[in-house]
Amino acid sequence: MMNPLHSYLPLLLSSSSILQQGKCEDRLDSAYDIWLASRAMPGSKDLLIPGAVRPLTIRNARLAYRSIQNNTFGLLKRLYSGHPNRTVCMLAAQLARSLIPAFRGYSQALIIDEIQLQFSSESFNWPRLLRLTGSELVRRYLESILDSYAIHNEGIVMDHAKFLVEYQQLQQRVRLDCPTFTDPLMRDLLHESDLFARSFSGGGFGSLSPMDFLQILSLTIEIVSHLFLILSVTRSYTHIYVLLLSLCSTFFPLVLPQSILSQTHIDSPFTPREAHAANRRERMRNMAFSDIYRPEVQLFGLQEWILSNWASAWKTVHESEVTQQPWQLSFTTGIITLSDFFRAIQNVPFLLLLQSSSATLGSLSLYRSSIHSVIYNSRSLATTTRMAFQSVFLMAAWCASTELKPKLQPEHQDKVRYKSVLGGISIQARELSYTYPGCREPALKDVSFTLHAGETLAIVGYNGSGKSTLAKVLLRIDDFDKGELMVNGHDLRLYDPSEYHQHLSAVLQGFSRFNSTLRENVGVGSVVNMDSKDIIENAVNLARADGIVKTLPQGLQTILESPAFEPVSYVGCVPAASQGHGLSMGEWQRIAIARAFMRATNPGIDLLVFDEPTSSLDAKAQSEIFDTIHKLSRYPDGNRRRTVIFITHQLSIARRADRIAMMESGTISEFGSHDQLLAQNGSYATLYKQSI
Ligand SMILES: Nc1ncnc2c1ncn2[C@@H]1O[C@H](COP(=O)(O)OP(=O)(O)OP(=O)(O)O)[C@@H](O)[C@H]1O
Repeated sequence: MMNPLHSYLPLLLSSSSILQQGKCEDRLDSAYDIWLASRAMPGSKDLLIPGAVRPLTIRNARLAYRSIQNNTFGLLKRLYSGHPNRTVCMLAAQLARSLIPAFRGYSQALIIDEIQLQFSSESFNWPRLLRLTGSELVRRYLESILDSYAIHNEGIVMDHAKFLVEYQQLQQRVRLDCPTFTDPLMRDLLHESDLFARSFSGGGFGSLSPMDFLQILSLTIEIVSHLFLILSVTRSYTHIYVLLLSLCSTFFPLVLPQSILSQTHIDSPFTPREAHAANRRERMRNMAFSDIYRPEVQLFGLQEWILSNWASAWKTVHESEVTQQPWQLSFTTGIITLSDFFRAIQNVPFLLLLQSSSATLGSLSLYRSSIHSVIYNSRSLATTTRMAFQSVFLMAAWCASTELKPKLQPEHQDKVRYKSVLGGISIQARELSYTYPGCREPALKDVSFTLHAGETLAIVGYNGSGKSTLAKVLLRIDDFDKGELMVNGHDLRLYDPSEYHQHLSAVLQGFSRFNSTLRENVGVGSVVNMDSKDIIENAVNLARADGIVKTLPQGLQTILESPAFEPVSYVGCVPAASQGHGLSMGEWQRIAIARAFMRATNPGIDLLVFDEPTSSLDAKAQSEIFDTIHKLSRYPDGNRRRTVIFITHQLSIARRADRIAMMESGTISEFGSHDQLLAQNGSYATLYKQSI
């Protein structure tokens, strides 16, 4: 079985080797290939940090061209397909508007010439003057109608495109699984894809969007139309040469080597070291601002530590500016001075024209305003082109991210339908091993055990021995690297995770505390029953959380305050957290248990997993919860109905289970019933004796 996502990783090597061997970038076809290749740092094995500006090199220009060919047009088509007619109108209006300034200049020149002529001849033709002024006013009125229609139409088209982008971004976030997010390369891809989405929606920096391409086109048309006007009043080629010189000076700084220009980009980290420092700077800022950290910041006197760390990280990020060589500074300053000089000599043709006896006031004013428009628009064109160049690669990241397949998803042809077996789920693990990405030591090592349908397994052991990791692997939240895991007689990897999850309920160790009502916090356990007050109340009662509901001001409808939620303050809007009601850790635990029970009462649930569900509860409450778990695992006649796995440090509770797995250093060192393990007199027996 070949997962396309796994196949992306060697692509880094294959892409760079293609480029190193001097082979053509044209061979890179997929959005992912192009995106990855654009991140290669010249002369280094490192990749550019996510979000870094791509240098304007020939290789990157070819990659951008490839990306436009393969992805950008498809993306534009998708985004604007909601309003095809309005999109055509938007394009037409944009192009028409780009011709308007030239017309305006021409029309005004006609009026000036007419006034000059009438003044010099001293015969005033009022009807003609009024006609010219009237047509100018009508033209302006039509212009404003076209403008307001274009803005209104563009708003509708862009709102739809923004909705699609934001929706797809959310869709992608909820669709992808945990292992995909832990893959560093995938994280970078998603980060750049988010940058595109944010800037497209107008919530981020700048305005990278497919509209930049349209902007480039309309700026070009505007420049060409002004050049046409300039040529019509220009008398010699000298004027044109001087004008071309001025234009070159506008574009010159853009094609300078990145190494010179990047020295001035002090706020966009470029090297991995700067990126690391920028990260640290953000973490320190977060510690200073976050309400969650405030008590410990005060208690442990972290104020100075935060400030000095932030300051040193800030200096590292800005180091490149300090380390700038004097020759680089003088070179950059020289370029700017030269640029200004070239821009200044754009006045030479104007002076030449002024001296020419045939020049009219209208042509002079037309010439001057057109020259200004050409220079101004050329600068805008240069900036927009640079932005569009970068956005091509962010769009490639976006396109690649929409094609990402969750890592745990099996190939369609390999998929096996999940079938329930009598009594619950049967599990057979053979030599399972798993190492977290970026870690040297495996969290699971050769884990083997068999659990029959309907049995209860308690996983016990020391901190860090791999209990929670094993639970996440069994729940198909995390993957494993080696070994075999059979569930109901089939390889777990062949089940569609979403189908498999429909048969499980769990309380994870780091369960979620949603910044939402208590009702929703419980109801998410079974969304289809979210509207049923009876089912929610039943789950709350089973988890003995009814006492909490009674103390809350709005009962089930009380919004709970979640420490993970950082409210965004909008103007005129009360921050959401201030509406929340805080709960103790034990109370939150009961809510999480109620959520799991809400799901567990569904008939299709075959496996219940609880990772230290009662660690914050008192002894009586713990016993009551485990009584309920036991009840849920049986039919009313006492026959086994569901398999239960729970992780606990309370060995008095663990002894209730049919089987106990003692975990040490990532592996199951002892497996059997409580009595069998006591008789073995091994690690479990020692731990048990210590606990009583
Ligand atoms: N997301 C992660 N990334 C990297 N390493 C991790 C991650 N989660 C856990 N580990 C490491 O894996 C090992 C097993 O962790 P695990 O959480 O499974 O232990 P545990 O037995 O449940 O511990 P505890 O009893 O403290 O809850 C530990 O060494 C831990 O540091």
